Amino acid sequence: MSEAVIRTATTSPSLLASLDPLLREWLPRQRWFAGKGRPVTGFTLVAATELLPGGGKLGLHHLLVRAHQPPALGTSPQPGDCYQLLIGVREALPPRLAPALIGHAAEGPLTGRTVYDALYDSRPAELLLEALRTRARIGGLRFERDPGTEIRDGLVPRLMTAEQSNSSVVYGDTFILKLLRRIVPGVNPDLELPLALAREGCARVPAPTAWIRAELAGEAYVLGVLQPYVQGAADGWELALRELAKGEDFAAEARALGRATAEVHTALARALPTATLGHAQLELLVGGMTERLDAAAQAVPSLRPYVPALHSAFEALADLAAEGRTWTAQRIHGDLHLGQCLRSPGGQWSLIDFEGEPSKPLAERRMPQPPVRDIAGMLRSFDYAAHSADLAVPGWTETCRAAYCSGYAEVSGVDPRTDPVLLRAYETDKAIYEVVYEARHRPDWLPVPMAAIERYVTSDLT
Ligand SMILES: Nc1ncnc2c1ncn2[C@@H]1O[C@H](COP(=O)(O)OP(=O)(O)O)[C@@H](O)[C@H]1O
Ligand SMILES: O=P(O)(O)O[C@H]1O[C@H](CO)[C@@H](O[C@H]2O[C@H](CO)[C@@H](O)[C@H](O)[C@H]2O)[C@H](O)[C@H]1O
Repeated sequence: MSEAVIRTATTSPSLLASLDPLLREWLPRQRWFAGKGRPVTGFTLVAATELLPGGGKLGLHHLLVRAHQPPALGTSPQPGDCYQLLIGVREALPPRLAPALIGHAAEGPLTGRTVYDALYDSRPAELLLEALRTRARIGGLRFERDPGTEIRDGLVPRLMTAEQSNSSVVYGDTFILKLLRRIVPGVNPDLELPLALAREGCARVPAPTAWIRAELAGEAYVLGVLQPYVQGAADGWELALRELAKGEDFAAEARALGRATAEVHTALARALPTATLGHAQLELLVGGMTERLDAAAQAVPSLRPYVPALHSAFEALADLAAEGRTWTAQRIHGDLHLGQCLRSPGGQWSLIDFEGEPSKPLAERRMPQPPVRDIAGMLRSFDYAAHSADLAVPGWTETCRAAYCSGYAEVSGVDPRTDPVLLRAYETDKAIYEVVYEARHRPDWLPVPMAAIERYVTSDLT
């Protein structure tokens, strides 16, 4: 592909006149749409860049659009989330692109044209890789690459169809490009942390090869990250379910995962600032947990009967802080679960997706936090797997917990079980997050975190 193709003009803002009615229908149906349950009432264009000339049959527009929505019940009006879209325009879609259809424009400059999600299409996807390879600058978009890496020509793209918070394209089983969908200004941990880990020589995380940034109205955005694709990998979730289906335990893998988590934590603590959390910081931390619980109970009525008992897990932590206990905080993964762990055919584990919990503000996701928070995420995940399997294997979750914590202690020297109050508070906080996540995205899964909530309010710390 010639470089001339990717020189651009700025997309006309009037494009939105064509897209607005189509996006109102299409956007809320996307898995990665964060504002589920509230209608979209309109859009504003934050940035628009034409990646291919629109005069012919094929037009390609890179858009950042802000979706306006009424505020959630009991919350104050917010500016609306900003989404990254790659919009293709054709006269008609070939059958292979049917799943990509956004709609047929009936007004504005695209009247009569077919509009689609261009990530499904090979030429636009190739163009993104080519732009990264050549370190292109297109309008406000900056395609950057680690100078020590190479991207070869001719890698064939395919869009991943897995349910994701973002969208990823795999190139020839060599690279994977994650395009972030909900965009916020600032340093994105999904690029920041893997880069820091690569600098530390940590082999547990694929090192970023290239990335897409934007400078818009004085704000910096990370829009996408390209990294090596771990060929033939299975994720921890698939593997755990496979073992459960055979009635087998998962102890050896859980232990290896504990070791991998500790390696990543140790490298992050070396690479980036750490902090000591004393009484004042713990008050804020416990305050955050308590607020999230109250907000979750507002959003999900079935949580309400458990609220008073759940508060006590957080109060127990506040009591320890009041007695003068302190904790070390550092940068962590922030949303660790079995689906974020990939095992190569050779048995090596990698951790991916350092974005943190997408619904939390970036500043909060980038704060040093107790590493137990990631551990709690993984422990919740073993519980999820055991509850999702068709076959109940007695003691499966407990064996995984023990093996994972032992593996973690072998590498880091710290066994998370020696701080049960902190661990319980974080497991509770995570289960509350999951209740909201499932109610919003996968209501059929709501019983899984609800069962954990029920257990936490009736069981002692173990
Ligand atoms: N480096 C990689 N090698 C192989 N597969 C990967 C890699 N990175 C991500 N994946 C696959 O892509 C999926 C989505 O990636 P992830 O970073 O979790 O995106 P999201 O933030 O959209 O959930 C993962 O579950 C995994 O199957
Ligand atoms: O899309 P992400 O991977 O960033 O994470 C979100 O989606 C996850 C589900 O896909 C969700 O994880 C929950 O379900 C998993 C099983 O599907 C389970 O392993 C996790 O323990 C459980 O939290 C995650 O919370 C959410 O942020």
